Amino acid sequence: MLLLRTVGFAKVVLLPEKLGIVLSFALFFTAHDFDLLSIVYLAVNFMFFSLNSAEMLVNLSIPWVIIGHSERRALLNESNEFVGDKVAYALSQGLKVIACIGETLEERESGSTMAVVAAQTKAIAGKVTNWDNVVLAYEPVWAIGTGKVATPAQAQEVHCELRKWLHENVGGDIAASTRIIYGGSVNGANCKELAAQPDVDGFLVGGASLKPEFVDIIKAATVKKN
Ligand SMILES: O=C(CO)COP(=O)(O)O
Repeated sequence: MLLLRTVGFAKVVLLPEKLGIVLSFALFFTAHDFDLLSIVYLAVNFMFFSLNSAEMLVNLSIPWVIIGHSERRALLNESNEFVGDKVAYALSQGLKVIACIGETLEERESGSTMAVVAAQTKAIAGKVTNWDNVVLAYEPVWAIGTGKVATPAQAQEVHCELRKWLHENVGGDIAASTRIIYGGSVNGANCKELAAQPDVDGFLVGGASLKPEFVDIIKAATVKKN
């Protein structure tokens, strides 16, 4: 996560992937006559050493980190417990965490959505010391990068249950103040209806963040105020 901007009505966190982070720094350095070839070499090195170290993010003044993304859970076998441990460590280093949870299509079709996201949330909640620094991102795996967005009703149902879970297991104040955002094929066309749901507090946007419609998605933050 490189940048946090508050644009009056919305907080916008930009989260370039690793090479994007390096190239963002490259843009900065080239403006100061830094040698671009060195930057490319630096980029390769950064990829090799990985930018996932909490300490490196802190050193680079990068305040936010995504933990528990379904790609890492699936491809790197990150368990709920491991995700919880990473959340604890990131928080202990002073980072702010966007913690992802979400069910696969099979889990949804078998009716276990809530059990799955509750177990994922429990593993995270057990390790959180300061909820001010945590955002929960509900990202149904079947909706990520597929163009198959959850309906507003589906998103609201899970967000509402998650808030209830927080209320019962963590506390009423935390349940009320914790931001629960939705991710999975959010775009300029569907963002307003999703943002209007009472328990949807924002979005984690992938593909559409690279397009002009990202501006419309940011503006959807005003939907509930109007
Ligand atoms: O999780 C996401 C990005 O990591 C969401 O991606 P999309 O908005 O492209 O579905």
